[in-house]
Amino acid sequence: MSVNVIDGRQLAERLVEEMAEEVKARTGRGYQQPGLAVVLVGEDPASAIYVRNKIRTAEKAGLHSVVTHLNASCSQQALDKVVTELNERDDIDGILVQLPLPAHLSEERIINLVTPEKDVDGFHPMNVGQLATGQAHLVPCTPLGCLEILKREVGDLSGKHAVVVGRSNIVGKPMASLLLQANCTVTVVHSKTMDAANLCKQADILVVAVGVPELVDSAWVKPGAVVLDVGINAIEKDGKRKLMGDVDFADVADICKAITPVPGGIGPMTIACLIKNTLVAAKQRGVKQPVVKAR
Ligand SMILES: Nc1nc2c(c(=O)[nH]1)N[C@@H](CN(C=O)c1ccc(C(=O)N[C@@H](CCC(=O)O)C(=O)O)cc1)CN2
Repeated sequence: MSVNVIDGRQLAERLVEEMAEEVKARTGRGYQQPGLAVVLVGEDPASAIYVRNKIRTAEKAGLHSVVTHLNASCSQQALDKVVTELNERDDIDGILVQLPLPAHLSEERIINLVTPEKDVDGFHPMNVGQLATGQAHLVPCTPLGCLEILKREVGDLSGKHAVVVGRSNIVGKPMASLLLQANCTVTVVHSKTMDAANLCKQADILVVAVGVPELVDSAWVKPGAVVLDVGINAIEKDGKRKLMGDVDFADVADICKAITPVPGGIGPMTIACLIKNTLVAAKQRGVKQPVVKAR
């Protein structure tokens, strides 16, 4: 089978260009330039890369952005204060706090503190509930990126058997909700599932998000399936940082219809969908530019 390697970077670039046009048109109609605020706590090198890429992409799309970088030892109170102030700022439409947070800080508390209208990560319980009940506005960026890819690769998802490997709040659970809403038959496989490989082998669409390098090989994949690899596992090889997915790409690529690589697959789409969510939030808020009166 000739394999189709899905180019997430190219797709993300195209999406960002389309959004840049939309931002330009909206500001031309008198709306405020959309604003994104990113909060980074500590010095985790991977988080620093993701935040830098988010800001760079926001700028490409014509958004204005604010980064708040707090020390790894900052107090919960200090982090709460930053988020509360961003909630109140009229020029900010989207807020995200980069995860994971240092262990002494509560992720749950911060997720609950970001005002749902500006929650461009889609992690607030109100947005999670809206997704579960089919009323979603702001959907977690990684599953949203996966859905964009599937719409392009598969088209109508109705009746397809989708298997999601992993049940995290960031990817697995919202991915399952989105696929269900797209009329797929959805199976969620996790660490306690019996005979996971056999269930995966029945999937037309296989989304893997567990953080275990190369867990899934060709014995888990139905020939002709579409495989989305969400795992980004950094390993040290010969003193160099190497990224590996949750799927054994070399083994699976030969038998599937299409597959996302790591890097260059789902990661860039996650960032493009963050910009998409910021635009959704800005449209919902609908803040106009101040009118400057002539004297
Ligand atoms: N507040 C959030 N925190 C985290 C999220 C999230 O959606 N919101 N998801 C992940 C990390 N993440 C986004 O923040 C993310 C991970 C990876 C990429 C990406 O583009 N990866 C590149 C490789 C980059 C590298 O060199 O490491 C790729 O796959 O090509 C984007 C976003 C956890 N935290």
